[in-house]
Order: sequence, then structure tokens, then C-alpha cells
Amino acid sequence: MGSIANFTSPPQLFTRRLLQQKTCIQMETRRLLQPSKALLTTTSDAAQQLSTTTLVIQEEKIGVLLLNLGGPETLEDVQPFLFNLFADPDIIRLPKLFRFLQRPLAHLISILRAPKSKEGYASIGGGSPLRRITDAQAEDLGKFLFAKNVPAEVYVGMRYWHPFTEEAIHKIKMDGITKLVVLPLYPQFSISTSGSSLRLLESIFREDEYLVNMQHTVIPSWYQREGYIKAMSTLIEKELEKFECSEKVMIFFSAHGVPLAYVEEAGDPYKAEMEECVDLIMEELEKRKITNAYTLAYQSRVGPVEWLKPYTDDTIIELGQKGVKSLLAVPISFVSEHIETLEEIDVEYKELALKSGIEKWGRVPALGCEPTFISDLADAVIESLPYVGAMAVSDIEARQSLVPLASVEELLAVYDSQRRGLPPPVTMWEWGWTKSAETWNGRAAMLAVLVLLVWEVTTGEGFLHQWGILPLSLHWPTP
Ligand SMILES: C=CC1=C(C)c2cc3[nH]c(cc4nc(cc5[nH]c(cc1n2)c(C)c5CCC(=O)O)C(CCC(=O)O)=C4C)c(C)c3C=C
Ligand SMILES: [Fe+2]
Ligand SMILES: [Fe+2]
Repeated sequence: MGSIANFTSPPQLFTRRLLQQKTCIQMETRRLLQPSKALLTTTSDAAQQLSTTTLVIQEEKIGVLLLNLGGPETLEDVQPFLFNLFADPDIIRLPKLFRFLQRPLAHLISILRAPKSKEGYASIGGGSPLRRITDAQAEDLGKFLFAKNVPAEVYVGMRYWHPFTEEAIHKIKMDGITKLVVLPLYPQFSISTSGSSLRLLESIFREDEYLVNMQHTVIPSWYQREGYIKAMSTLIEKELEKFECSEKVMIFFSAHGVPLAYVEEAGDPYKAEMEECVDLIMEELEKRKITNAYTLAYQSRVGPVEWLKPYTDDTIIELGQKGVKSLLAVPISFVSEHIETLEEIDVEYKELALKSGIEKWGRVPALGCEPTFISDLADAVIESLPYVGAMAVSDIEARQSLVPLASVEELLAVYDSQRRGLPPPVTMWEWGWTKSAETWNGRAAMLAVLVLLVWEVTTGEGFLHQWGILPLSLHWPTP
């Protein structure tokens, strides 16, 4: 059952959680009793009211919140989607003093990057299939849970596009969910994906009286689950059978990359989890007498900062040079088809492979609604239910200690603490939402954007290069 253990707190935290849970139940009882008291007229009425209330307290409504990235549904959505992505401090982290620049910078970068992204989305039919696939996964998960005698409502909360996490939370409140299992749809944990979604969720929870007292638990990653490993192995086995000499095929795991600093400075477990995941799949294949050569590389890097290596494109070229003739690409970091499987792998990497001397190319589909996979997700949810507990109770504690998500905060805090600060652009201005403060903040933001632009053009380093907006050839000789 694995990953729940990632969030198992030290004993004192665990005890505190239990205490919180107890106090939470007491509070909830008080809250539910209050309106009833007003209605009490006679003793018999009172008894009846009390027993009805008791029934209400015991009634439990389970919800599952699937967290995912989200994607633009039309080409018009691309720029605002990119804005949401770049406005996320877990994607672009500015030093504290420059945080006010996050949105103007995201605006600028999204406008400059949109044409390139639009081309990609246009080539896969004019939008991302993510919403459709995630909705279908949610529906199937609900059916499996029902079949396993755990009726639950399943919600989808996207980080950067509709249905936004906030929309899902609104529904969860409207439906009166009492127990929530939070399940990011990323098998492996990364600060930039599950971490970002959980951080957002934590901030929503912290602000809301209903949610702060709602029992919940998080399944931070689940790549090590037997069901997932078996489902992936079966997909690989099926695709291998399509090759003439299947034992000669190189199994090529291609994971989405993250900047190296996430792993080396921030302690992102993504790389370690990815490597373990690949090992587990290969062990399972070995049990099925499949002992092909395999390799893992990282795709989709943006700009010249160092990302996790080896890079997918470099590795394809190397394999071609080494005489590999058949290659089976396995997208490993995401469970839906998306722009990077449909465009980057199926078109760009395939073309590169064929140019590099590889003659036979295949690609394993994403898991999508594969029944053994969804059934295993349902098992993961059921197994997590005993861990569902109240987050916190008293106002002070509630807002300071959100136990199940706290280790995400800790993880991210390391990254925050290692970021270099920059000198402030101006020494004095007023903070706040007065008219004059807004004017000065706006001017300061513009000035700082200008400073950053000048910095970029003169040094060749910075966000516009990092995100591939300024051409690399201006400052970096192309190989
Ligand atoms: C595990 C998966 C993913 C990781 C890790 C990840 C990190 C990451 N991504 C960007 C920048 C972009 N990502 C974009 C799209 C996108 N990213 C993922 C998954 C991971 N990202 C998916 C599934 C998608 C596609 C969604 C879809 O619409 O189909 C984009 C937009 C597309 C483009 O312009 O290329 C950007 C930009 C960074 C910077 C990052 C790590 C810091
Ligand atoms: Fe991404
Ligand atoms: Fe990407």
C-alpha cells in the first residue's frame, strides 16, 4: 500500500492528529446540535431530535478528489492556460522581493510562448484531451468503488485549467462530503506537479472553516503499487508482441523532465521514484520472461537550464549510433495521452529515431481507463480510508498544522530557502491596495521587468531563455 506511509507522521504528530480528530468530532457534534436545540419544545420532541441528529453525525459521505494538470481545450485557451502555469511559484520561483512580478512576468511569458504551444495543440486536434480522459477516469473510478462496496463521489480538480481545483472544492462542499481522499493522478511525486496541486489545496483548506475540519488524506504517489506495475507491464508486453523480433527491441522509458535543481537543491523525490518505478516494471517483465534491454531518459525540457539527464533526444541519437534498430517508447510519468505523447513522442521523437538509424518504432499507450489500472486506483482509495483523519481543529492549530499535507510544505520549504535573493529594484514604496500604492507597485513591476529584460539580453541568462522564449542562438552557440 506503500505511499501512504510517506505521510506517516512521527508518533507525537500522530497522537496530535488523533486528538485533533477527537476534538473535531466533538466540535462537529456541537455544531450539529445547535440548530436542533432551537427546535426543542417538549421532552419527547427533544429525544427525537437528538436521535435524528445522532444519525446525521454518523452518516458519512466519501469523496475522492483527483488532481491533475489540466490543458487548454481550444486554441484560444492556450495563452490563459500558459499564464496560469507560469504564474505558479512552483513552476517559476522568484526571489521573495520579486514575488509581486510573478503575474506580470507570467503574462509576458505566456504571450510570447503561446504561438509555439498553439502550433503543438493545433497538430493534436486543436486542444488537449486531458479533461475528457480525466473525466472518464473519474467516472470509471466511481464505478469500481461502487462495485467494491464503497460508494463515493469522484471529483476532478485541475491545476491550470477547467475544472479548476477551486471548482471541485465548491462541489465537494455543496455535496456535504465528510471524508475526502486526495489522489493526484501522477504516479510519481514531483514538486512541480503533485506538490504544486497539494500546495494549492492546502491554501484553500486553510482559508475555509468547512474544509479545515473535513477529514481527509492524501495519496502522494502510487508508482509502486502492484496493480499499476502490472498494468504498465501488460501494456509493454502487448506492444512488444507487435515487433517481428520482440526480444531485440530496446524498451525506452521516457519520463517528463524537471529542472535538475528541483532534485539536487529542493530534494524533489521525482528522479528516485522514477528510477524505482522503472526497476519495478522491469522486475515484473522479467517474471514474465521478458528480459529486453531498457533505458530511461527525460523529455520535454524547456530552455538552457540543466534538466534531469539523460535527455530523450540525445539518448535516441546515441542509441541509433550504437546500432539499435528497434525501439519501444514508454511514456512513464503521466497516465493520460497528452500533447507530449501525441506530438513530442509520436511525431518529433519518432522522426528523430528514424533519422538516427532506428528502423522500427513503437509506442506504449498511456494507461487511460485501462480497467486493471482503475480497479487498482479504487483499491488504493479503499486502503487509504482508515488513514482519513481530521486535519486540525482549533483555529490556531488548524491554520498552522495541516498534518497530512505538511510534509509537502516541508519539501517545498527546502527549495524556497535555497533560492538566491536579488536586490530590491527600488528602495521605498508603499505596500497595500491604496490607489497610490497600486500605481507605485505597477511602476516598480514595470521597472523590474525592464531590469530583467536588460539583464537577459546582456547576460543571456534568465527566465525568457529558460522558458525558450528568447532564441538560444542569440547567446549560446548551437551545437
Ligand atoms: C509528470 C509530468 C510533468 C512534469 C514533471 C512537468 C513539469 C513541468 N512542466 C513545465 C512546463 C510545461 N508543461 C506543459 C504541459 C504539460 N506538462 C505535463 C506534465 C508534466 N509537467 C503535461 C501532461 C502537459 C500537457 C497537458 C496537455 O495539455 O496535454 C506546458 C504547456 C505545453 C507547452 O507549451 O509545451 C509547459 C510550458 C515545466 C516548466 C515543468 C517543471 C518545472
Ligand atoms: Fe509540464
Ligand atoms: Fe512539458
